[in-house]
Amino acid sequence: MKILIADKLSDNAVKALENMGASVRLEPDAAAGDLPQLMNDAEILIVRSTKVNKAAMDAASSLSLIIRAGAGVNTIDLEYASALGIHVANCPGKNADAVAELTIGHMIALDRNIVDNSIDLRNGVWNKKGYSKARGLKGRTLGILGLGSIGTKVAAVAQVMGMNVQAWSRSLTEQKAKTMGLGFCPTPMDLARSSDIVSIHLAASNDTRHLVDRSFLEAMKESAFLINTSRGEIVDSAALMEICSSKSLKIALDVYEDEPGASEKTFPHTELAQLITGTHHIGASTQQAADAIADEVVKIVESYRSSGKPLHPVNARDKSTAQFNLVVRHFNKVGVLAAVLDALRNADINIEEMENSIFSGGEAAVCTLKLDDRPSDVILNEISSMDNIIKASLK
Ligand SMILES: NC(=O)C1=CN([C@@H]2O[C@H](COP(=O)(O)OP(=O)(O)OC[C@H]3O[C@@H](n4cnc5c(N)ncnc54)[C@H](O)[C@@H]3O)[C@@H](O)[C@H]2O)C=CC1
Ligand SMILES: O=C(O)C(=O)COP(=O)(O)O
Repeated sequence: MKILIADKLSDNAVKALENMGASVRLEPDAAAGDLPQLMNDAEILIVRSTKVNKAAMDAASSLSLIIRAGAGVNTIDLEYASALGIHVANCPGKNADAVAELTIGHMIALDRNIVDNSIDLRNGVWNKKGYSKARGLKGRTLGILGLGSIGTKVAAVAQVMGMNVQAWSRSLTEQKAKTMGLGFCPTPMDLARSSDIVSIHLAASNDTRHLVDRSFLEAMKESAFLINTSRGEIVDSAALMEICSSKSLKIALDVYEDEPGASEKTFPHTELAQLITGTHHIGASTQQAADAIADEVVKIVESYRSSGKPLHPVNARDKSTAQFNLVVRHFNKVGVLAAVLDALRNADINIEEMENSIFSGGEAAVCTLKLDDRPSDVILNEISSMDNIIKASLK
């Protein structure tokens, strides 16, 4: 098993993978453009934010699994991976505590002007009077966009801090929000209008790109806070910069549209940086999160090695469209299933999924095949009467 790790992963995870017998190549400083040269005969690629595009996959004929050592998979061309039959898996929820911690940190930093306080001190300025004007977070309304692993954790901490927490999330219902002690916003715009602080925790996709657009920003309360630790693409940063000239929003960002890769050294959006409190996409960068992610990566590789299916697949089809389940009970002999497949091929019936389980003792087995068309009684009889078949039936 050959593994390429094209980002920083903990030494313990590397050791655990090597102990499994894998040959591991470490390229912690690789950029997206380096991947085609590095792939060689790697079967598994492990990345953090390094982009995995068509060129990388085209250069890797042995590649069968890409593991995102993190949560967001918008950096991987999922459509192309699916078209080439390459599994993509991630580590859901494993860095959520770290991102929630940074989000709460940004919220407090905005409220108390911690960054400006500190800059003034470094410049020899003492301004106790000027900085003694925080509103405080207790009793304020926090609106969370996206109640996944991170959004849920941010909500829980904010509730403990005495904030009123409300949320919009695509599958959130009023009832579910009530059970969680949260206010329910039927639309993102409702949330924009009624929140003192908006915190974004959505996955990036075509649906969520620029979900926080000019009209959302215009709808936000005067002097509201906006915090984005999810993905830069969710906020229209051009609209954000414009709105800052007419409205006194306070903004904290960890992620940016077109942000530099981890190995790059220049931040191009300096104009935006003047208007915000910013961190360098470090939401997941705590030792606790790195350890939890590394453990999960090892589990994903183990699951893939032992069953051929990775834990946490993100590009498997949700549900097979095949409507016909053919159940074949048979004796556990060489060539039995090959004959069944031949019969189905001759009838022009496609098999979409197939699973064979052996009974204790190893004498008999049952194979379930999901088919895209109904086999006729003639074919069922033909299969049932084959050597070493006990019975074939449709379920
Ligand atoms: N700053 C950082 O270092 C980190 C950033 N992230 C970002 O935060 C995002 C959220 O992370 P988790 O909460 O762990 O993920 P999650 O998968 O638990 O939650 C994702 C949320 O996005 C929503 N969502 C997904 N697709 C959507 C769509 N098409 N339309 C509307 N809503 C949609 C889901 O309903 C859910 O509320 C990640 O996708 C990632 O981009 C995650 C970890 C670290
Ligand atoms: O897990 C995620 O989605 C992240 O954004 C974390 O990014 P990173 O692995 O720290 O480059």
